This record gives sequence, structure tokens and C-alpha cells, in this order.
Amino acid sequence: MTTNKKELENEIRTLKEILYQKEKELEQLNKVFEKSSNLSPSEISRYSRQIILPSVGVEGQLTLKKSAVLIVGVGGLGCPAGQYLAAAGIGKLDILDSDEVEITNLHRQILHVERNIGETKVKSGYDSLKRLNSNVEVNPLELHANGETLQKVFSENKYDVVVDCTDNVATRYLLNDMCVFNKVPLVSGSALQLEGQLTVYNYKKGLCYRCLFPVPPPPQTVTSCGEGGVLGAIPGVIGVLQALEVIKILLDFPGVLSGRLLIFDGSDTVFRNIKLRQRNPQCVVCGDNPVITKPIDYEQFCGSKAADKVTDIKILNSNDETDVKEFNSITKKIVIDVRQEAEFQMCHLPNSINIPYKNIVKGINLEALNEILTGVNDNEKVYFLCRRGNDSQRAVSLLKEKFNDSCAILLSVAGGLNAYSKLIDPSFPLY
Ligand SMILES: Nc1ncnc2c1ncn2[C@@H]1O[C@H](COP(=O)(O)OP(=O)(O)OP(=O)(O)O)[C@@H](O)[C@H]1O
Ligand SMILES: [Zn+2]
Repeated sequence: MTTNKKELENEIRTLKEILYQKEKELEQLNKVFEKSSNLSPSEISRYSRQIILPSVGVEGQLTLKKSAVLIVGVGGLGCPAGQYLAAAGIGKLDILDSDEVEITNLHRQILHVERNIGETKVKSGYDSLKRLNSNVEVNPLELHANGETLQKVFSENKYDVVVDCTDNVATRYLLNDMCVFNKVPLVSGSALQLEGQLTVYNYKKGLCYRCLFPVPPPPQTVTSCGEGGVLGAIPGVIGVLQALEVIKILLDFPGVLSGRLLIFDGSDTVFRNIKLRQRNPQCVVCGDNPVITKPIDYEQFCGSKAADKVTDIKILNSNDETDVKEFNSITKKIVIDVRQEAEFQMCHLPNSINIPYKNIVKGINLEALNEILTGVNDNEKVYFLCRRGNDSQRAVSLLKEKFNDSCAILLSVAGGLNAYSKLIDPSFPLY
């Protein structure tokens, strides 16, 4: 039974590989046979509803067909942006990402479906976009964008527009600089919780990202979707608007969103436009006398990683930590879960008490905590738990300092609830 299942899985994998290769071959053939300066009858039918717009016309459709667009990030923004660009008939669409599809992506990253979990986002994105429009040349670029990799990509390709669909500050500066060096407009979007933002940089002598933000924000002030959450439709709205701006740039429409920032507040469905400053002649990258003329170390410049994945910290010594197996073996114990209230409501261990780390920092709930920590028997241990084992370490470290070691033994559960789900109880949600 298991062998049959394995064999079948292997066979499917091989067939998928063959299909992928064949699609590439077909794409090459299409390029040779179909790249004419005219639209084929099927293209005319397919795009007729946009061709009949006076501002597009046959000429506009041919312009789209001859255009090359790079989408960086095939996540919440990149999926809808890619979908509308492929559907509109962009000639060449390069999609770049280093990540793999996870179940937590599916509520908003709509190019990926359940069976893509574990696949690379670019492979899944490629399949999806080709299914939508086989006329489009889609190139999956499975790599992490940094100065070196992007310089290679830009030296091998000529793009008309770049779309920033990433989620971290270091990559935003990188993409900005690459676009300035290569004289390419950059359509930049972001989405978090119930709000989204959109603007176009480096367009027709307009400002660049550095003109607006010469210095990066302090890393601790930046919230990620993984931490702050996001309603799926918000990046959906912004990603679709990014596709719209790309098309407007390609077709030389007058109303491109350059020098303006669009803020979308999804909670009361309001769009606001903020006028931005003009290009800064002193800008270090796009100014009159630029000092940055090639990529720098963006992670060092921003003091943060070029990815929004949370990295594990280690601030406690091993006496102050316990692993999930040992934690699980203790039957009678006090467990304080320091995640946010909403996360605690989503799932928690029975009998655990929720005192969020952010409240401990602000001094809220301290009486309750004080009662617990001073009321326990000698040598009784109090376990601190969070999603990954980072905030629980921070909480233990802070409380040990506050109570000057004069309370119960405080232990942080290493790896947190994610480790608990992986090693103890797989039915506990992993997120
Ligand atoms: N420097 C980079 N190189 C390649 N891909 C990048 C880079 N920076 C960000 N990305 C990609 O941009 C995408 C951003 O999308 P989004 O924030 O919706 O997804 P996510 O990071 O998978 O989600 P979550 O925050 O929920 O884990 C991700 O797929 C991420 O891998
Ligand atoms: Zn600038």
C-alpha cells in the first residue's frame, strides 16, 4: 500500500517535470512562430474587450505584447499583480522569489493552491500563469534578490517596469537602487492588516524611494504580515492596482501614480492620495551627483534581513530554557502563554494563562503575574510559552531582571508552540 503510494507520487513528480519541460519547449516554439508584429486572430478575440478601449487599441495591445515586466515576490501582492498582467497579455513576465508555498499563504496568495504546498512559489506561479494565458512568456526566477543576483538578472534582461511585491525594507532599497541604475520605473506596493499603500518611483524624472526615505526605519518599528496579520483581500486590492499602474506606464497613460502615494484603508473602504515631494536633487542614488552607483549591502544598511521571516534569537542561557519534550513530560505545571490575545484565542494549550509579552513590557497585568510568580511553592517552575520561543525568552529575561531572581523558577519553552506542534502534538495548529 505504502509502496504503491510512493511509486504513484514519484510517477506524478516525474510527469510534472516532463510537463514543465514540454511547456518550456512549447514556449520556445511559440516565440518563433507567433512573434509577429501583428496580433493573431485568437489574440484579437482574447483581448478584444481592452483593445476596443480608445486608450489601448491594437497599437497598445502590441505594446503590451512587446513589453517585459519583472515581478519581485510571488506572495500576497505578486499573485494578483501577476494574474492581471498575464491576463492583459504582457509579452514577458519574469517572476522572482526564493520561498516555498506554505498553508498560511493560501488565504491571499491566489496563484497557489493546496496541492502547491511545499513547491517553490515561482514554479507554482509559473504553472498558474501559464494556465491562465499560454501566450505569455513566463520566466520563473528561483532566487533570493540581493545586489549580486539582481545585477546578473538585470544584465541578462531588459525590463520596461519592475513591480515590488516584497515585504521587507532591505529589498525595497535594493529594488529602488537597481531600478535607478537601470532607468526602469518601479511600481511599489505594500499591505498589512487592513491597510495598503501604492506608489510609482523613478518614473519620468519623478522621485525614488530614497528621495522619500533617505534613512531606513528602525528595524523594531517594522511589522510583518506574520506578526501583525493581513486580510487577504487587502493585498488583493493593492496587487491589482499595481498591475493597473504597470499597464498605464507601458501604454504611456497620463495619470500614472508618480509623486503621489495612495493609501487604502480597508476598514472603512477609503482611498486617499497624498502628494509626495519631488525628486530630491541631493538624493544619494537618483540625485544630480549620485554617490551610490552600484548595489550596497542592504541588510547592513537597514540593520535587518532581506526577508520578513522571524529569525530565532538566543538571549537566555540553557538553565533558563527547557525543550518541549521535557515541558510535555511535566503534568502539573503553571504555563504562561505570552502571545497576543488574538493568537491565544486562535489556539492554546489547556490551562495555560495568557499574559501577552507586549503587556509585560508596558507593565500591564503585572499584579496578576506578580501573584502567580510569588505565590508558587519553592522550586516550582513557571513555564513561558509563545509561538517560536523568542518572546518567551524575552519575557523570562525581563521578569528575572524585574524580580531580581526572587521568585519562582522561570523557564522559557524553546521553539515554542511550533516546536510543540512538530514534536509533540501534530494536531496543534502550526502557523
Ligand atoms: N529579497 C527577496 N528575494 C526574493 N524574494 C523575496 C525577497 N524579499 C521578499 N521576497 C518574497 O516576497 C514575498 C512577499 O509576500 P508575502 O509577504 O505576502 O508572503 P510571505 O512572506 O510568504 O508571508 P508571511 O509573511 O505570511 O510568511 C514572499 O514570497 C517572499 O519570499
Ligand atoms: Zn532618489
